[in-house]
Amino acid sequence: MNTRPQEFSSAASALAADGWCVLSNLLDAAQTQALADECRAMHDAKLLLPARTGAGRAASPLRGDSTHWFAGGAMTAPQQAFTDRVDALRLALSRELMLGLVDCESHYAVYRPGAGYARHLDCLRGNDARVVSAVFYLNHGWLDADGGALRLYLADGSPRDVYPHAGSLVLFLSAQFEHEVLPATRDRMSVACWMRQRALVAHR
Ligand SMILES: O=C(O)CCC(=O)C(=O)O
Ligand SMILES: [Fe+2]
Repeated sequence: MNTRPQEFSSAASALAADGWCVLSNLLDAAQTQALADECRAMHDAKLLLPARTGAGRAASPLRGDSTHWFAGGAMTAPQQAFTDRVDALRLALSRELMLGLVDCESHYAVYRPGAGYARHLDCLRGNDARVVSAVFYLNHGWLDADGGALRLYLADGSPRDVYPHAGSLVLFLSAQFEHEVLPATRDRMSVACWMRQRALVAHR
């Protein structure tokens, strides 16, 4: 069952109060599985490329994932289903929190065993477009012992770990939360997404 509007409202309240929250049921189980199957197949077909960071777009020692950006106008059915739901959520958050979120950008990410992403902020240098970070996880049967937590650092410096269970969506304010991805013992798949405002410098 897809998330109902009141769940979007509770997500908005949680974001306003705490700056982050976890939402379940953005998509139903079949839609989540379709994304997981497609991500796995594209990864096996070597269509995901080593991720880059920073203005120089150099291959980064900070992160070990491979990614594939969803392309507007050329999305597959699973990607379109995800994008439609995330857009509905973006509009609800934008309205309730008066954020002026004009669009989203999303990519698949696969972290192989042992790969992580060092502590960072999602705002790109010189660009304040990213307002809300959203990560939707695609991993069935994930156990805490598999590792791979997203570790968020709260304002007081204390960590909060979110495990990448299939169907969970974590939301947090991009400019406020440093975070890292801890290495896992199995492949870790997700769709990472950023809800954006109009920025002074426009580049991704
Ligand atoms: O996969 C995650 O839990 C977070 C990924 C992340 O921090 C990023 O892509 O910027
Ligand atoms: Fe991040």
